[in-house]
Amino acid sequence: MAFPKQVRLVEVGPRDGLQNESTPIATDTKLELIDRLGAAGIRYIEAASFVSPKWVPQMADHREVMTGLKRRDGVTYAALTPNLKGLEAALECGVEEVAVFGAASEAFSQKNINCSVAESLARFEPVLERAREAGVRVRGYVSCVLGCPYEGEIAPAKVAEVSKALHDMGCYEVSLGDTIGTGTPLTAKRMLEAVSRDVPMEKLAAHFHDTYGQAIANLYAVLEEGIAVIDSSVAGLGGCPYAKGASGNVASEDVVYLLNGLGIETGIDLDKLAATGTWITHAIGRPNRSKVGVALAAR
Ligand SMILES: CC(C)(COP(=O)([O-])OP(=O)([O-])OC[C@H]1O[C@@H](n2cnc3c(N)ncnc32)[C@H](O)[C@@H]1OP(=O)([O-])[O-])[C@@H](O)C(=O)NCCC(=O)NCCSC(=O)C[C@@](C)(O)CC(=O)[O-]
Repeated sequence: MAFPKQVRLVEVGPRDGLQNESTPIATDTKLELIDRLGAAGIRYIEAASFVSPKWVPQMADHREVMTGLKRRDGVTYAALTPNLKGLEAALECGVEEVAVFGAASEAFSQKNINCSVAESLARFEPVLERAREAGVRVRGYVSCVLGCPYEGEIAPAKVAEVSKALHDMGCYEVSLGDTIGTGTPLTAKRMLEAVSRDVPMEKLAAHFHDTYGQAIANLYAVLEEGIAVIDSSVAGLGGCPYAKGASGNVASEDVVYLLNGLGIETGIDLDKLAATGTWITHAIGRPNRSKVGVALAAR
């Protein structure tokens, strides 16, 4: 299969990247990060998460973030909404797109959102219904598609089942999360083969963490299969509060460098993106986990 001509990057740094930080990060720093990402040409930014502040304290300023944004034309600013309470709050803040998040692992679902996979899907139905009424598109996430911190291996058939359920209930796109980064190109391809039998490839996105250093290789593998939407996080920020040891998402700078090398268009200014990665890692006192970002900063 040929590579796609264009790839859409979904920048999850302000949400997935920051949600796990234990030291509070100023809302202004989050807003500046989001603005810099937009200025670098990113067209889709997951800006906040309307979850319980008791569960994820770092996202407690979701209202301030969503209402404080300097919205740029052509940029979508999205938020996670696990239930109706989160959705209603996000709608009050003028959100234009939201995401629900489920898992292919029962144990992870319990730890992450305090319910079974079946209960989570039932909980998402009214979220989809209300979002449809409000004219807001809903993305769906499936966590643990290539392994679970509690259950180990996850069957591709289970990933396909949950992905299909999200697609059938109206999620316009399903993002496949290798939450703990244990996948390899072969397992990533096998999982995608199974899922794409039930959900069209153009409705799928890859959301790979780089814990085992496999994310770029895995992305190359799924690009070959036809994936054209990639989630990433500037400077490779992140980790998951409910997946111990999980490191960040694949770094956005590394993904853009890969795509540039393949002649795939993204519309993103790599130098500006790398400068954003340097800035945010200094601002929050974290190492820059983007190899490309570090290399460009050293030139
Ligand atoms: C889903 C719940 C809320 C269920 O949590 P629960 O305790 O079962 O919910 P509840 O309905 O019983 O409510 C308990 C309390 O939470 C409040 N509450 C209830 N809902 C909300 C809301 N939306 N916003 C704010 N507050 C809320 C509610 O009002 C109540 O407050 P209290 O009466 O105790 O003061 C909880 O488990 C939760 O917030 N979990 C968050 C998990 C999370 O954010 N995880 C990280 C994101 S997922 C991820 O990173 C993976 C992904 C997407 O990136 C892909 C990948 O890499 O795999």
